[in-house]
Amino acid sequence: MAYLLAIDQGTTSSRVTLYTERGEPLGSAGRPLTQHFPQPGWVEHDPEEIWLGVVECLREVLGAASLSLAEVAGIGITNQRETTVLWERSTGRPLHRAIVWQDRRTASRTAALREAGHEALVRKKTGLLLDPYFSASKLGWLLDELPGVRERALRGEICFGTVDSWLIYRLTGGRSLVTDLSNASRTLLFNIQTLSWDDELLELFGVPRSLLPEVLPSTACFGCTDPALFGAEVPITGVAGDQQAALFGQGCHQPGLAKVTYGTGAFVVLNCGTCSEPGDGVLTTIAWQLPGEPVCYALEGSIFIAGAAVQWLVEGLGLLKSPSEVEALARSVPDSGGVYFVPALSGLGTPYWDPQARGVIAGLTRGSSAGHLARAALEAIAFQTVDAIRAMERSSGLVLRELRADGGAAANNLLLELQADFLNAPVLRPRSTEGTSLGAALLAGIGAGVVDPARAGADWEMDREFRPQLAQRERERLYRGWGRAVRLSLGWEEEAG
Ligand SMILES: Nc1ncnc2c1ncn2[C@@H]1O[C@H](COP(=O)(O)OP(=O)(O)O)[C@@H](O)[C@H]1O
Ligand SMILES: O=P(O)(O)OC[C@H](O)CO
Repeated sequence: MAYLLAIDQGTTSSRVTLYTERGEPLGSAGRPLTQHFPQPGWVEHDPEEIWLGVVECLREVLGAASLSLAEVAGIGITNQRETTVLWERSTGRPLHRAIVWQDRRTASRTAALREAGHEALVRKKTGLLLDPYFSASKLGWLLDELPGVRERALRGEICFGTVDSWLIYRLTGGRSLVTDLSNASRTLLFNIQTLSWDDELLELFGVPRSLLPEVLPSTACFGCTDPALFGAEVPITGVAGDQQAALFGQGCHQPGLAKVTYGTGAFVVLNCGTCSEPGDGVLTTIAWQLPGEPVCYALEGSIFIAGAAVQWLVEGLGLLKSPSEVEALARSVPDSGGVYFVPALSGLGTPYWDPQARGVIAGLTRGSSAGHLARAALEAIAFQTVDAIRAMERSSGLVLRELRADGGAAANNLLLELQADFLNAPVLRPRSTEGTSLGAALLAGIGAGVVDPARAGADWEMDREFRPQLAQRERERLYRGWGRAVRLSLGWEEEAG
């Protein structure tokens, strides 16, 4: 039997899981990650905490299985995407906290580029939009705001990477500055047609080429672990951004298949095969590239706040002790009683792309209760997912026949019932809702030569199917109300300012 290790570095936690080459999980360990909010709209992580959490998880998982790293055939890495890390090449020391994908501090930078008429070029080359979500404007901010860093970058003393690159740099003892195609495709600096960093985009965002990692296909050798750290040189043989890894792990290997992952945000990704046409209001992104195959592209709907809306009920309002309690509270009422919660706490993504949008709770009456708000939070996750899917369907001409759902909040049956109702299509929950981690393990297995690419994903098994129950008129009435509430949230920050 061959062993594979998957590192899943997410927004709220880091997890490491040990798998067999058949994708069976043998054990896992996790560590939460501190969220720093230094100013309204800013979100940061400590790169050292990310690193230490991953190392602790690796040690814990191997220890529990009484395995040494040398017995592992390959390591897979999957990560929160776009989050931007800058570090010193010689020491590996971070120069600042990581600027997280949710961070809106660079909204004025991307707005200025849009007003200057650069959006069409950016869309054509990257498949993305001018939004602070992506790495480029965050990197520009760091280069401008940290004293002396731009000059040092020009001298080749500084490295930029998304979290995959950061972890690989540390795991390999500073020998590999690399990333994969899927993570590179989220930076706004990478041309998804030519598959290379793009000089015109680098100039637009003021980014020197000397900072950038080398970009490799999904199952390349990304480097080997530093024996001084772990006592063994084990290859890192699979890397993908977490949403692309989830698409792979969920067995969506054919064009037309789609998944949603409900974590901090929710991300709907539709396999588009070799079609790389830019979408309208949705993103075109690189899913993966397997050995001897062309690049596989995907359409994506990105929802910034999904499970985080529930987290806000816990931490912001103290309404619940933990997210797992939200289902019981939401089920304590038969419907949301006309209450809508638009959780635009970090602006809105697909299809609105409005960094100035802010959260709104609408439709309150004297009869409104905590149960109604809890239910409205779950409905909001489902409504946002419908918004994203309708935009993807308009863009691609495809109609989604079913949706596979995973991620932390997919444990919530009510959420998946609401999703099937609002989407008017079946929602399938797999036996393993850890599609992200499984996807990374399978990619690593392919790279290590212990998983047959044609078999990867063939073992996908369903746990439960949620079928739509809601009458068409009711669905349309509720969706109209959602549209009205969203309109209240749009541009809020601008008008308030
Ligand atoms: N039963 C639940 N119902 C709704 N949301 C939940 C539930 N359990 C966890 N969540 C939410 O899911 C998110 C964690 O999921 P996870 O997949 O670990 O996220 P990430 O990968 O973004 O760190 C949190 O935002 C949490 O609030
Ligand atoms: O860490 P997650 O699962 O919330 O995913 C974050 C996304 O990769 C951001 O694009």
